[in-house]
Amino acid sequence: MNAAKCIEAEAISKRYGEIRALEGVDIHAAAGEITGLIGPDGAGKSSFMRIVLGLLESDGGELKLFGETPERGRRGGIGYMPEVFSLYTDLTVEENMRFSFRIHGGRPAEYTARSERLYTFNRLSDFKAARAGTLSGGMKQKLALSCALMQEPRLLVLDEPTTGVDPLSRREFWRMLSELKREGIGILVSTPYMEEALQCDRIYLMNEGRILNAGAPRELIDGFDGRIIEFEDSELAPQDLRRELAAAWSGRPVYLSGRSVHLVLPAAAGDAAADLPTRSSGTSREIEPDLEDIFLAGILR
Ligand SMILES: Nc1ncnc2c1ncn2[C@@H]1O[C@H](COP(=O)(O)OP(=O)(O)OP(=O)(O)O)[C@@H](O)[C@H]1O
Repeated sequence: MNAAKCIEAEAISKRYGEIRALEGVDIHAAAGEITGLIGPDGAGKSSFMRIVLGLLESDGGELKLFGETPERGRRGGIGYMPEVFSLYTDLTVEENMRFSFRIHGGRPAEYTARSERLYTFNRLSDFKAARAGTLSGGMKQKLALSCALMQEPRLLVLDEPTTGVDPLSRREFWRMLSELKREGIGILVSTPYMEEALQCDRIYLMNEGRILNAGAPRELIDGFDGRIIEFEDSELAPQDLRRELAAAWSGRPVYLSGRSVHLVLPAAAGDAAADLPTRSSGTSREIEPDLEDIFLAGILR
């Protein structure tokens, strides 16, 4: 069965003066799935989200939400967590929840049931009286997510919700997202973290306003058309090793990966690829690509 579509965006473009923020971007997101926009700063992720939200007009392309062309500027059924902290820091957790409920036109009689359900979900009930500004980064994000859920949206749009949040809280946040998707909510989320990208059902790898690649993370890894050789050197700094390899392999993608350097060879490079000459202080070995390789090889090719 085809999952219901939340977003069908075709050939979306957006310019800010000379800057092309989005160029011919096709992005689809379905109910009950996590769709990830993955890319560095400036890739165009926020611009796309703002177009979906009706906060920004595209210059071209076609957008459908829940199967229909939305009216200009008006969007119902979408919960949004912007990249910048969006809560009222001087208000308590409870006051923030109540405020979100009210501005989305919630009926007062329904508040208690809805907020109690969300407190069970976010485990913040012991902090109802705490000012939002005093919460930890991870708790603030859980509260912001809960506020976005107050209106019972069919689609959640989350702009880098876990940037700067500690790893444990990030894991907890993603656990909440998978619960929401099981309830049938569509989720569009952007992240610079590759381990989060792996938890999405479908991802769009974006760079400089374009989609480099799209698909299920596993599909993209399995379909990678190339071989990755990892180099390390006990005497050379990784940046110098990268420079040396880039000079030796001009035209091939060469990039840093932690303390190592990766070189991408064509899939048909043959077994010789694994016995590349290295300096006496260095080693090389062929490795399986991960999402970061898919992304960087895509940018540099
Ligand atoms: N209001 C604006 N005026 C001019 N340029 C803008 C504006 N908003 C975004 N841009 C530019 O458009 C491009 C895409 O930006 P966008 O914010 O959509 O990317 P992003 O992937 O969300 O990155 P970030 O995580 O930094 O927000 C960038 O080059 C950015 O500098």
